[in-house]
Amino acid sequence: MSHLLRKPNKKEIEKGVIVVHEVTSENSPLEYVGFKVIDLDPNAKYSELLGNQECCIVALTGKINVSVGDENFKNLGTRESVFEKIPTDSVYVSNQRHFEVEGVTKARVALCYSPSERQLPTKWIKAENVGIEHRGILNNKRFVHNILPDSDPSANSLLVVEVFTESGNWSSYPPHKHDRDNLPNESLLEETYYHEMDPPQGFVFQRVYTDDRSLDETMTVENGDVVIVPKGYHPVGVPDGYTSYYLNVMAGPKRIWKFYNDPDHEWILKR
Ligand SMILES: O=C(O)C[C@@H](O)[C@H](O)C(=O)CO
Repeated sequence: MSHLLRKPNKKEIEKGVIVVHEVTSENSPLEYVGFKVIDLDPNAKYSELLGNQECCIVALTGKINVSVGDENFKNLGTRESVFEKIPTDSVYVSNQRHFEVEGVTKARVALCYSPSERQLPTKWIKAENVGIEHRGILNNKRFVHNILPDSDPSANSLLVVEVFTESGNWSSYPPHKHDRDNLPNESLLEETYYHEMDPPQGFVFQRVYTDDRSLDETMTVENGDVVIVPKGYHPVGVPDGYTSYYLNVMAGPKRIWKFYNDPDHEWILKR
């Protein structure tokens, strides 16, 4: 199995708190992006004191309460399934702050991390304020919920988006990369993908590859898997009959999403 593919690995760290994924600089090739998925039973609590990292807490499914210091955000979350295809609530938490997430219902929560030295205000990113963007033509159509895009100055280095790709379409396509600190042509952003499939027995193909093919991994990605993109192009293909969801976390030395398309495939944009 590719070293870039992570299957769910559930660990109950305390009653009702299950860590499903944990991607860190210690267990991955990533230096900027960290990522966790946790499942919470009703009334179960997960808490953390951040060091020099910021965190975006995404209520993937179910309802949660979030407290950050003496700020409390109640009943966050808008959906029982990501495939309701409606935006959800998130909370941005800056470095050196303590946060707690409590399950109101059974809930799945994504914790998205990146470096942060300059403490910023805690922010409830309300579902109704999440920008929706339709991209692509023909069989390259997908739509995006911009949870924490680079146009939002609320974070120091973190970028968070979620992407829906329907049956028979491709996304993160034409293949693009952002692995060089070379603005204005390209920015350097590491990336993680947290994937879900509808129906759940589905799969997508994701390729991660570099121009010189020193990295060239093509993965069969299933429901609940994580793909790590330290560098390179990273297209996703969705088989007929299935809908793909993924949550992207990106971070790097500069908080700008400037990607570079693979010249071999850029022609598809000109159809
Ligand atoms: O536009 C898409 O198809 C989604 C991708 O841009 C995805 O968010 C990504 O690869 C970001 O670099």
